[in-house]
This record gives sequence, C-alpha cells and structure tokens, in this order.
Amino acid sequence: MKVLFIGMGYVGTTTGLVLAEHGHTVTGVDIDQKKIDSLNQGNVYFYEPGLQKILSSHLNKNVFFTTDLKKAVEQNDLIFITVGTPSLANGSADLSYVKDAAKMIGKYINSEKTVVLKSTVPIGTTEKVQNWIEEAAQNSSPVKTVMNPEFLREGSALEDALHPDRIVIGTHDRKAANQLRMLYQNWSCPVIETTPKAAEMIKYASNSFLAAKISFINEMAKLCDKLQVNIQDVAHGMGLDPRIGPHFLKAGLGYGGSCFPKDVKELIYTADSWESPLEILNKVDEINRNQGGYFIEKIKKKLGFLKGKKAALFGLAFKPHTDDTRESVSYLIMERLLEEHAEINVHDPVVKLSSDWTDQGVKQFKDPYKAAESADVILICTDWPEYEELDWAKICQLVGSPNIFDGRNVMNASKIKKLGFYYEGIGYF
Ligand SMILES: NC(=O)C1=CN([C@@H]2O[C@H](COP(=O)(O)OP(=O)(O)OC[C@H]3O[C@@H](n4cnc5c(N)ncnc54)[C@H](O)[C@@H]3O)[C@@H](O)[C@H]2O)C=CC1
Ligand SMILES: O=C(O)[C@H]1O[C@H](OP(=O)(O)OP(=O)(O)OC[C@H]2O[C@@H](n3ccc(=O)[nH]c3=O)[C@H](O)[C@@H]2O)[C@H](O)[C@@H](O)[C@@H]1O
Repeated sequence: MKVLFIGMGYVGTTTGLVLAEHGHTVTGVDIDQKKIDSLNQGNVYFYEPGLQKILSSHLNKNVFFTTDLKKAVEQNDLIFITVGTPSLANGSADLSYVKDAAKMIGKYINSEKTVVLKSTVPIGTTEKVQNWIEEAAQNSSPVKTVMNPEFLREGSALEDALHPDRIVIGTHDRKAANQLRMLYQNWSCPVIETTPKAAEMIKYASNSFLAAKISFINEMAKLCDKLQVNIQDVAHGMGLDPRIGPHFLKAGLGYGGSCFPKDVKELIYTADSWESPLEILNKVDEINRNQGGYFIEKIKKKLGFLKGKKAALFGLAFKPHTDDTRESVSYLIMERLLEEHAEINVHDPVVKLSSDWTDQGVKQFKDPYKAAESADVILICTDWPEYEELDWAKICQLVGSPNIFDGRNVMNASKIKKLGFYYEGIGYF
C-alpha cells in the first residue's frame, strides 16, 4: 500500500521504515528541511540501533522523503500524522503541530483520504482532527480518521515496531479499520478495534501505568535504603508473580524521555478538567520529580559538601541506546551540582553536551577513564551497558576518592566494593 507520514521524528521515521520493510511504499514529509536532507542522503539523523541499515536498503526504492506536502497529500490516500505533542506549561498536550498537519491535509485534499493519528493525543483529539481537516477542506472530499497509538520504545524502536504486543485501531469507520488491517496484515500480534477515544485512552493509561510501576518501585527502594534491604531482590521476587510481571521494576533515578513525563501530566490535566482528579498519577509524577534530588542528598550525606568536589557523571541520555536527552534526569543532576559549585566531568557514548553546559564549565570526555581522573565521586545516571564493563580496578586507581553513586543500580555492588570503592545505588548497596 502507499502510505504518507507527516512528521519524520523518532516515531514517523521508525514506523515508516518498518512499513517499507514490509513492502509498502512510504513517503515521509517534515517541515524541517535539514531532517529531510539528511534522510535523503541516507542518514538517520538520530541514534537508533538498526534504522540506518533499513534506510539504506529502501531509500529511493520504496521510501521517499520530501518537504512538498501538497504533492505528497495528493499522491497518497492513507496518511499518518506523527508530529510531536509536547507539554504546554499547564501540563496539557500542545496540539498545534497536529492541528497544522490536519489543516494542511484539508487544504491539499484532492480525493477520499484516511488520516491516521499515531501521535499520542488527548482523549477526543481524533474527532477534532476530523473537524479541522473538514473545515480546511470545505467538504471538497470525504475524510475518515483513525487513532492508531504507537507503543515503541526509543533504543529498541525497530524491534518494537517490527514485533509489537498489540495493534490498536480506534475508528468509527469500517472501511478505514479494514484498510489498517490490510496494512498490518503481516503482523502476528493481537489487533484490537475500538473507538477513537478508547484508543487514545489506551495509550495514556498504558504509559501512566508503566510510569506508576517505576514510581512504586522507587518508593520501595527508598524504604529499602533505610531498612538495608536489596531492592533488586525485592523486584525479582515480586516480578516472578505473573500478575505483577518482571518489567518496569527497575529502581533508580526515575523515568525521563519525551513521553512518560508529558503523558502523565496530560492525563492529570484531562482528569482535572473533567473534575475527576487522578490522585495516584499526581503522586507518580511527584515521586519521579524528586528522585534526582534524593540522589544528590545521598551524595551530600556521604561527601559532606559538594563545593569544589569533582563529580564524574556517566550518562546523559534518558535511557541507554538513544541520543535523546529530553527530560533526562542527568541534566537536573548537573544543574544541582553546579548550584552546589561542584566541578563536573561528563561522559556519554553518543550524546554531545551543548555549549550551554560547556560554557558553564562542564567538561565532556570521549574517554570514560579520562572523565574519572581525580574525581571525588562517580555518578552513574544512564544504564549504558558499557559502564558495567569498564575496567573499574583501573578507575579505582585514577580517581581522587573511590566513591560511586549508581543511579541506575547497574553495577555488581559486592564486586565493586571488593575493588575498594564506596558504593551506593538506590535501594541497593
Ligand atoms: N518517541 C517515542 O518513543 C514515541 C513517541 N510517541 C508519540 O509520537 C509523537 C511523535 O513523537 P516523536 O517522533 O518522538 O517526535 P519528534 O519530535 O521526534 O518528531 C516530530 C516531527 O514532526 C515534525 N513536524 C512538526 N510539525 C510538522 C508539520 N506540520 N508537518 C510536518 N512535520 C512536522 C517535526 O519537525 C519533527 O521532526 C508524539 O505524540 C509522541 O508522544 C509515541 C510512542 C513512542
Ligand atoms: O509513548 C512513548 O513514547 C513510549 O514511552 C515509553 O518508551 P521510552 O520512553 O522510549 O522508554 P522506556 O524504556 O519506557 O523508559 C522510559 C524511562 O523509564 C526509565 N525506567 C524504565 C524501566 C524501569 O524499570 N525503570 C526505569 O527507571 C528509563 O530509564 C527511562 O528514563 C514506553 O515504554 C513505550 O511503550 C511508549 O511507546
């Protein structure tokens, strides 16, 4: 089938390429000329394992990129909207990008279209999109709308999009539902058909539930710190119960990224506006926001003060295997360290620190051993697997004081302590 994607970000690029891999012909449009130029040169402009190879094998065969939306809309009858829906100051989702995309579809519509929302949008937005398109189109051609939420994770986006747990099709239109079933016919996971509103809610409720699991285990981890109980053992023991499951029980610095924080806030906002407050999600959000501060307090308790101390911060990305730093707790930690007048050396395998930070004296090192040199404390903020594999005996010789605070509980605590380090994780020591 021929498919158009509007918005060539993480989701649009990944899902577009995965559809191409399944034999569909995909056109990707973005308003950002640089992104389109990069993709047209065969370069995925963000770091996501596996995508580069798929782009290389499909570019200009059954994958095309352009900024010419008019032509792209005219030539495609199945159109996905994959633009961003970031948080506004009041916590609600900024729908301006979705609205712009809808209006442009309406403006250029030349035949019957099916418009599929893959962006995460508040409950009721799919209906609004239908109206925005129809208003702009002045009823020149019929349009059908579908909500088809995306569940991929950054860092494993390709695998997730190739092998999703479920496909949710939210529409009132039989023909549109069948079109999507055809599109996804090679996928073997369950397909759920429901209303657009339920599909929208499935996405927010899923992300909120996962965020709640993380905040729950982080609360337990803080209690474990006091009780001297290993949270890893607790999570393992809990996770063996299939009603609980082992996933998303990793205690640490909490959730970051472009989705959990914003989606939790949006659902809280929607619930408040319906006068049906979600007390539990308010707490989930609050616990998460406090996790970085809790980590800093732990370090201060051990070191006494941070002024003039050298901190080696390992990991800037909000999670491993991505270069995405949106809502990454590492930045909040850097801010706190700067407020305390600590010196900061950072390392990340893929993220490059912006001049906003280097201008404030933060130094970035390509070599983690160099970053650790003469440090008073090492802070592990992202669970990149390579950190576990470093030569920690060597690092122990390089540092000024052998202190490790592991915000992701990635190290083997007993091994690292045997090397001579003072070690603290979160609910893990
Ligand atoms: N990043 C992720 O892992 C996931 C994201 N989502 C949701 O998918 C949506 C997109 O997320 P990302 O891909 O991360 O965002 P992103 O910010 O990486 O990409 C959005 C793209 O849309 C483009 N854009 C904005 N307005 C446009 C317009 N009018 N016409 C054409 N292009 C336009 C931007 O230039 C940008 O390249 C969000 O609603 C997000 O919540 C859902 C599941 C996973
Ligand atoms: O809507 C979205 O954008 C996506 O949001 C998340 O995906 P993502 O944010 O890419 O990454 P996750 O693996 O979920 O991690 C999110 C954050 O939670 C943290 N986390 C995750 C798991 C855990 O046990 N503990 C924990 O602290 C990670 O370090 C990271 O900061 C969801 O997992 C996806 O299903 C969803 O599609």
